[in-house]
Amino acid sequence: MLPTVTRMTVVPVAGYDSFLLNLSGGHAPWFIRCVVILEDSAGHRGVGEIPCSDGILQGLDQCEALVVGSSVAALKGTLERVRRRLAANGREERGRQTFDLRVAVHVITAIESALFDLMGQAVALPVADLLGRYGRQRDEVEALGYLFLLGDPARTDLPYPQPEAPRDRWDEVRRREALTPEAVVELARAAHERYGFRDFKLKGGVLEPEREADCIRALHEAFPEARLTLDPNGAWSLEEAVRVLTPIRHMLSYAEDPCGQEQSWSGRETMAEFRRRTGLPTATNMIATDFKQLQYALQVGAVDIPLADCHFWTMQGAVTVGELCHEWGLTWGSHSNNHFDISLAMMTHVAAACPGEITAIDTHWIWQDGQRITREPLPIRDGRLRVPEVPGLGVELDDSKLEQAHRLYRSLDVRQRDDALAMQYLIEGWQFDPKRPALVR
Ligand SMILES: O=C([O-])C(=O)C[C@H](O)[C@@H](O)C(=O)[O-]
Ligand SMILES: [Mg+2]
Repeated sequence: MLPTVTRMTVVPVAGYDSFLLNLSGGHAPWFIRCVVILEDSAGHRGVGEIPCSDGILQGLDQCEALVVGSSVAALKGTLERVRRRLAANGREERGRQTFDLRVAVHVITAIESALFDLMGQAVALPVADLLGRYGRQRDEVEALGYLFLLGDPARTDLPYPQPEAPRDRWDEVRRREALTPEAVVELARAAHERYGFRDFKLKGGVLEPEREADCIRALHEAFPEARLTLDPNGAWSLEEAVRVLTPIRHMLSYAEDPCGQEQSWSGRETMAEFRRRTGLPTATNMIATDFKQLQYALQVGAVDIPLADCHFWTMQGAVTVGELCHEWGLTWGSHSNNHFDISLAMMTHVAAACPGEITAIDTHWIWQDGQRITREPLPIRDGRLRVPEVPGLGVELDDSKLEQAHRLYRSLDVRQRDDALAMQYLIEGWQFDPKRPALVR
């Protein structure tokens, strides 16, 4: 008989972050996450990590009684009860920020990850081998170098991390201002030296669109072989997106959310039009974030690459998207937010279970690297993550690091990601506008 879940613990945690700029504003010096730990009657611990908010903490609380006492073998039934319980809270919206504001999908994923971790340990198989119709499809997962324009921390009195005893160039450049093509190339070179990335993504929606295109030109010159993409999170109008990206079309492997909702046009419609007019493949983590939206996105021809981040698609949902992509001639990819090393393992297992050609996955880990909560985070070498061969997720919690991250969370009084806060130091009275790049005011 397989074990039963004996205990569920929810640990909100925080870590430090650089002054990363995006359409939502500038990252605060910290980011918050939520770790779910399930213990079972065999003495195993299973873990999951998701974004943190008051809503998510309440959602997890509502589900505890459905999880504790359940059989690990019955994980699908447990997740279905969790889904129904959360659905009773009512309809949720992703919102127009760069990050997803829904609660239920995240809560389900945290519990799902911890249950799959326990299941893997019970049957002595890695999670990747248990996911989807086919199980493990690869032993290594390609990751891209996720670059950001950076604000100057010295213009704030906020506790942004300083490059103390830098190990290499990456430790230096990731903590200071980067607003020019030269600075972006420096970031790419330093990240390449440490992690060996072959592909890069630049987060846009910050400067005038033409200036961001110049950053891509500089990256292309420095890394002519790299697959490049630029992601303004739908900030640009359709006309702007076509005008700015057409001349650099040959440098991009795809365009990520180049435009979005605009006047009476939906984001799926403008993206479809963009794709027809430029011939560029499109990727999204904004306009196809559930199966219904994906269906309509495909009907109008808006998307080639759904970025199915397991944190808001669920792990099984993200793999289902990967299977559909394989059958329907699309390409699967994954979005990310700031995260610790449990999420890095979750995303790696999910990507490993998606069949066919997939594109390099996003990860923010390079901005967090050095702040682990597991004993041995999966390393990124030669641009790749090795998929664990050991049972479960293949990560072991480091209790003292977890406690440290929890103490930081408790000291902050931050209940939800807020990128407007740090922007006040750059532009007084700054407010989020989904159609205006963050520094264009
Ligand atoms: O691909 C994306 O849209 C993201 O990674 C969304 C994130 O919220 C990103 O904008 C960030 O971390 O600021
Ligand atoms: Mg994106």
